[in-house]
Amino acid sequence: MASMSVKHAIAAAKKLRSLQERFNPGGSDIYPALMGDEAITALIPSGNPLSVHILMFTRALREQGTDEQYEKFGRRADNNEIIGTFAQTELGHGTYLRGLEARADYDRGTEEFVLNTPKLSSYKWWPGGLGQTCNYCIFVAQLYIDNEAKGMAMFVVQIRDEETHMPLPGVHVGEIGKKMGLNGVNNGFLGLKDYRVPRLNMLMRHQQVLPDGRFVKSPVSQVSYFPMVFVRCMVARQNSNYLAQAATIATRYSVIRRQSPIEEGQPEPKILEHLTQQMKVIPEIVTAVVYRLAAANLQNMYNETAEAVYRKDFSRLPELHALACILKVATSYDSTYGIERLRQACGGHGYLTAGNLGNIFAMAAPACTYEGENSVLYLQVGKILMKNWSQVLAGRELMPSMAYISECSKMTSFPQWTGSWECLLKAIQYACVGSIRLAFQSYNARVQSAQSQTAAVNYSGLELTKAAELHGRSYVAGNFYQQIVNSPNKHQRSPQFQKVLENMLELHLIQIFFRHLGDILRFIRITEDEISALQRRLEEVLKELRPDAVAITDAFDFNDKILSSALGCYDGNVYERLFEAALKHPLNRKSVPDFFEAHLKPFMKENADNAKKSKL
Ligand SMILES: CCCCCCCC/C=C/CCCCCCCCCCCCC/C=C/C(=O)SCCNC(=O)CCNC(=O)[C@H](O)C(C)(C)COP(=O)(O)OP(=O)(O)OC[C@H]1O[C@@H](n2cnc3c(N)ncnc32)[C@H](O)[C@@H]1OP(=O)(O)O
Ligand SMILES: Cc1cc2nc3c(=O)[nH]c(=O)nc-3n(C[C@H](O)[C@H](O)[C@H](O)COP(=O)(O)OP(=O)(O)OC[C@H]3O[C@@H](n4cnc5c(N)ncnc54)[C@H](O)[C@@H]3O)c2cc1C
Repeated sequence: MASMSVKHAIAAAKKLRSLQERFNPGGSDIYPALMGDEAITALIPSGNPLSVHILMFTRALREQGTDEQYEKFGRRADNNEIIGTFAQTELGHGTYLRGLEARADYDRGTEEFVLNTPKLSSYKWWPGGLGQTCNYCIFVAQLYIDNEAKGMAMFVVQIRDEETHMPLPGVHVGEIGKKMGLNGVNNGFLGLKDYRVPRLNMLMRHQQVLPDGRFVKSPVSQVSYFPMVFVRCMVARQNSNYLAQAATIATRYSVIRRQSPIEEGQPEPKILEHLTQQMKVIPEIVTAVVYRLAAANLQNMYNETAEAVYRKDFSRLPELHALACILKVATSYDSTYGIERLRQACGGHGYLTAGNLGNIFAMAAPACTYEGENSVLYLQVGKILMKNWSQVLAGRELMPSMAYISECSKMTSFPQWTGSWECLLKAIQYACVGSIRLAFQSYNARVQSAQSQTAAVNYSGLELTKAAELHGRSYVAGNFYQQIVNSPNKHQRSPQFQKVLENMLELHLIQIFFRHLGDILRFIRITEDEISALQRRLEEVLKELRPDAVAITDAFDFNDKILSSALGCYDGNVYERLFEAALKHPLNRKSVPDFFEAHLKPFMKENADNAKKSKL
């Protein structure tokens, strides 16, 4: 599987390189080159052993290294002459970066760093491609000068000989073992013992160690976290993609499969005619669209911030960090939940490997963990919301994506309930701000009672997480509303297309309203009739969107090879493809399986003999 994945990945790398040259001549930002080409990763069902090379290794060299270091290492990496990974996580630490144990001691006598993973728990563990594919890595370690800790730093480390691929002296490297998915990625482990690299192998765009050992601190230490921010942005796009794939499969299957008459005596309908099936499938189609649009917005913001950081303007980093966290969490949680819901909507056949929904789930699910475990990132955002609420109390302006918090904070009560889109969106935002205010009261009381900030964050963690989740909902729903209602290109859309988009907006807002009804009722009075009216509208908009479900998923434009699903094939010949896949199973090569003579027959015979004996 590993070699097949590498073969596919190299083919994809070549395609990617040509896309880069076409879309972005001379540049190296893969994002424009990937427009519509995320499918590259989908073509490698067991995961891409080179994706960390592309997404993190090359970018870290470009964004964290000096121009000279880019010339020495980055250009070769961009050209895939060397293949690297991003080795940060350790067997003993992943989240708490300040607890990483790998160390780099500066030797001013030789102007080298001595790299060590001092204990088993210090071994790098998880980096994609590290096990067998990569010959280089970005090695993240705690920097020590004269045994004084200076914080995290990144080092370009060659781990295998470029000709023989043999691990170099002082390097202990290998594969960490089977996972629940992505088994073509060869996530690996890496131990280093007194491994020396030249001073200029430390990436020094933002912080430097001078030949005599003097340390020049980074103006903004968090800029060393920037490689993770990029992948969080990509995760938002990629996981919306996985959800769109699963929604396409389940929608197509739901208009092929017939089951259970709705009216007595009537023929069995397509299962998508059942209202409960519509409620399982159609909201996931809309969620995929909603997150695709939000991820595109975030990517634009990433590109702008990356350019600013290149100019040493770090002002937009905090907002990008907050949004990258919130979208990476919301998209990975909702896509994982949605893909499983879509699998269940396909009955037993959804559980067949030939349906590919299990593999799509296994590809999407780890995004809840890598690039920052989701609950930890929610706490990050909760902390940022606390800081911003202090700004609100001080009457200061907030970052654009949090402007609604200031507006809602000035409302003494929620206006008369109308049930309009604006009302629904405002209700979600108002509930979010109410949650922030309550979280702040708890958090601040703890800080005032002399708890440390980290302890106050921990003990207020449930309220911080809730506030962060509602902030994510507010941002995503607000972005979708703007794109549908206020987009500058709205007049270019046909009325029919605009109506479909507005139906999708209606469904998204009502669905989020019902998902957070408890949070909303805590701060807004809504009558039972007003809630029942929304229930009717939910049923109505599902019915309205039903005729468009196939067209919307066809517009995702996944070909059969990418979906790789007997349930979601474009021609709809589901049963023929399921049967074709079944007949290919190795167990069907012989009429009598080998285990019959070896195990089953003796077992049955022994039971029969025992039965006879017991009768005598
Ligand atoms: C060649 C092949 C080609 C093939 C084809 C192409 C393939 C590629 C392309 C594919 C197609 C499309 C794309 C698809 C792919 C997309 C997804 C697939 C990716 C798969 C690969 C996954 C690889 C996974 C890699 C990893 O997991 S790397 C390791 C990740 N680890 C983490 O994220 C660690 C999490 N922990 C932390 O981030 C931190 O410890 C923390 C929890 C944030 C705590 O930080 P800390 O400094 O300790 O303390 P704080 O007080 O919380 O923060 C201090 C301060 O800093 C601010 N802060 C924190 N983080 C950031 C940040 N990132 N940016 C900016 N600011 C930050 C924080 O707010 C605080 O600020 P204040 O002081 O102001 O409060
Ligand atoms: C498929 C995959 C690919 C990966 N690729 C890479 C890679 O290429 N490079 C790389 O460096 N890493 C990679 N990783 C590692 C990944 O970044 C870590 O798994 C992730 O950062 C979480 O760290 P951990 O696994 O050590 O969990 P821990 O940090 O031990 O956290 C375990 C659990 O403890 C809880 N927890 C931890 N901290 C807190 C907190 N502050 N507050 C509340 N609860 C907390 C959370 O519930 C968390 O799930 C990959 C992981 C996976 C699954």
